[in-house]
Amino acid sequence: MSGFTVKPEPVQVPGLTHLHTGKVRELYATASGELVMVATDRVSAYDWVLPTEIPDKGRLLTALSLWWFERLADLAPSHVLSDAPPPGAPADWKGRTLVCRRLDMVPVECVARGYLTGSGLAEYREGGAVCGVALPAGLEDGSRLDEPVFTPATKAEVGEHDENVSFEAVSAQVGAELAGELRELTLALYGRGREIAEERGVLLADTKFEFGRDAGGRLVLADEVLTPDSSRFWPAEGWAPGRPQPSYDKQIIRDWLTSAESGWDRAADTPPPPLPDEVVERTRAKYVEVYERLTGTPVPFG
Ligand SMILES: CCOC(=O)Cn1cc(-c2ncnc(N)c2C#N)cn1
Repeated sequence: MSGFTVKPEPVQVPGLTHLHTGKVRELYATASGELVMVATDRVSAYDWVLPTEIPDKGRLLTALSLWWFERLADLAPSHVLSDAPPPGAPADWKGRTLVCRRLDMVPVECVARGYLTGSGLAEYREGGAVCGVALPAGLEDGSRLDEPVFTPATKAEVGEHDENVSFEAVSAQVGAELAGELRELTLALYGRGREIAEERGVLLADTKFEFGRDAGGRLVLADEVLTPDSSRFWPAEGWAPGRPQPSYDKQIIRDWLTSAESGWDRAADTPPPPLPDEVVERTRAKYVEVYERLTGTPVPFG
């Protein structure tokens, strides 16, 4: 089992209909049919949503996503209509709420990988390929790929892993033309993100985009983009293929959870314990650090 230690009770807001509780976000609908995506301060690790929140995580990742949407706009329009919480929303939704166009979502997790790690590495070790794309022999954990690879996945339920699928399977599911568009756009968006991140000393190992189609059938960038929840960001100075790379935002939590101090046994499939204040504070500082290093600006709130 994994997922939530305690399933959160969503905030009810007059005029909004609660649609979905994700691991770290809540989705609502307005009476006029727009979507309201609220990023919480929840954090997940090892497929568990932890019982301890990271203060300001929701606002930091929302601000970062908006920053990226602006820098990707020439490649793909986004679903964002406004960052102003709807009337009647709780005051603490400010800065972590996006009002979005409702799209006809494409049921594919569009992942691009520029480095080999995680499920991609596991698949490569099994058969020398990822999502049916053969890779050179001798690659290690953290190896940079000669060319970024489109490695789509099907969306899993909370607590489950997305399942990597081949381009052919995506083509069979959504049609060859759209599959080709998804691959081309995903790789272009990844290339842009990687280029901007590397200028700032941050490696974008991989990322996941979600797309929908608007009433005119145009592909629109949805969900969040290029945040530490949808991507793996590594500090360039710490990169060394052949071992797990230090994750910008999750490493502190992972290291504590797997330390004797936590008393948690990941293999026992029991919920992880609350995080110590020091781990929370250091993790918050990492989210601030990745925001400020990528955007070059101080966090947009006190
Ligand atoms: C609670 C977090 O989970 C999600 O937001 C996943 N999800 C997104 C949609 C969606 N549906 C129509 N239009 C959109 N613009 C979007 C977006 N983004 C549905 N689920």
